[in-house]
Amino acid sequence: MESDGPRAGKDMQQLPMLEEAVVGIKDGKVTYIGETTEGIQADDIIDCQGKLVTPGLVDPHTHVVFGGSREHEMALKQQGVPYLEILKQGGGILSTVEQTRVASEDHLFEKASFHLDRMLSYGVTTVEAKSGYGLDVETEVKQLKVAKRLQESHAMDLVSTFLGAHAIPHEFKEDPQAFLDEMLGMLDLIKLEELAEFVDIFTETGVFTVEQSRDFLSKAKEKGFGLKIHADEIDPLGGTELAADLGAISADHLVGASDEGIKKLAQSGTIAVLLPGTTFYLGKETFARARKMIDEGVTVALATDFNPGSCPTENIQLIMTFAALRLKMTPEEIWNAMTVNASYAIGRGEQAGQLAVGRKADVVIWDAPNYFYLPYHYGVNHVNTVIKNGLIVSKRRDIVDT
Ligand SMILES: O=C(O)CC1=NCN=C1
Ligand SMILES: [Zn+2]
Repeated sequence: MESDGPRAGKDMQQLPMLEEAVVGIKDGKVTYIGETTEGIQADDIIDCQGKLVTPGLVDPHTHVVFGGSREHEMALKQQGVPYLEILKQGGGILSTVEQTRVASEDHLFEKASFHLDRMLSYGVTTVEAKSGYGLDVETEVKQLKVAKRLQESHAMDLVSTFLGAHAIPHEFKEDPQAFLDEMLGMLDLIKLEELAEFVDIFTETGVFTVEQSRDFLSKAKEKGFGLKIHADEIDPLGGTELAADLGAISADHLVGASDEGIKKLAQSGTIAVLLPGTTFYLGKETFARARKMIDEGVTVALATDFNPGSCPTENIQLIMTFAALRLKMTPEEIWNAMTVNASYAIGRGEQAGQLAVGRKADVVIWDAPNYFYLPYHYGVNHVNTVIKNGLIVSKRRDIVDT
């Protein structure tokens, strides 16, 4: 799977592959891809007969660093209490904020490390990690430092995003702009200490308006950050158009994206990161219009949106099934959306998302006969072996001999 850039629109149907292939790995890099072992010397050989071998998956939208959990909200969801109503009542994101503020940096590190281990075991080798559960300088920095420590110590490759503008904390309820100014005041520190490459904002009813978002992201752009937006997730405010207007690297969710917004994404090259697991978990019937986006020439990526409230799952393989059945994406489009397009959505197009000579050996061997199989056989983990930087980091856990 090799590409000289993100795959947009109809190009997403391209999926170069080899049958009966051989992949050579040395010193963390892919050194050979061919159809014969003639003349090949190797210390270790893994027999992949009947198996599928792909690049490591890229999850370009997660909130993986957080304290606590929100299973107690499940009952409210079952009673039909909307997500934004739970937030308005001081729950939702603000509940996780309370739990994250009181958690130590080390506890957040251990907890996120556990989630990253699980993501690796599902075949993910690069992950975007957002802050946004601090909503005060101290805790936002704490979250970002955890992500930085994980990037330095965990097998997983992380890309960090500052999402200080995730919700309005209780203490600023009367003055959202003062809160946004406080978050903007962090950007110089974040840049200086290299705590994040991207800045994101939750543009949503009851959170931040399009105009507040435009101002916030424009200032972040002036300081050299890449931009992302949680756009049109629940109410169609027009965050999609804003993302395109600002030249954001990605616009995420897009359930309510308008025809105009979709056209603008195709023109600006802003990548549409779709999160069908969240739409499923929020109990919505209407999913993002992936088919229209692809037909209009938009570059589409997929992600879990792993977070404790609206999508508490690390299982990116399940997202493949949602993408097939509810977004109506083809297997070829899904695989591009989870590898090459996902890598470009977080600025790692040159480092991740492809299986090609000279690239980092992030490779997954799947217990699957072909690439159609993963979206089809759902809810289980098909990973046989995950190779990260040329080293085996996860193997299928066989039944333990009793
Ligand atoms: O609810 C959460 O914790 C994560 C989220 N942010 C925006 N939508 C969902
Ligand atoms: Zn999110």
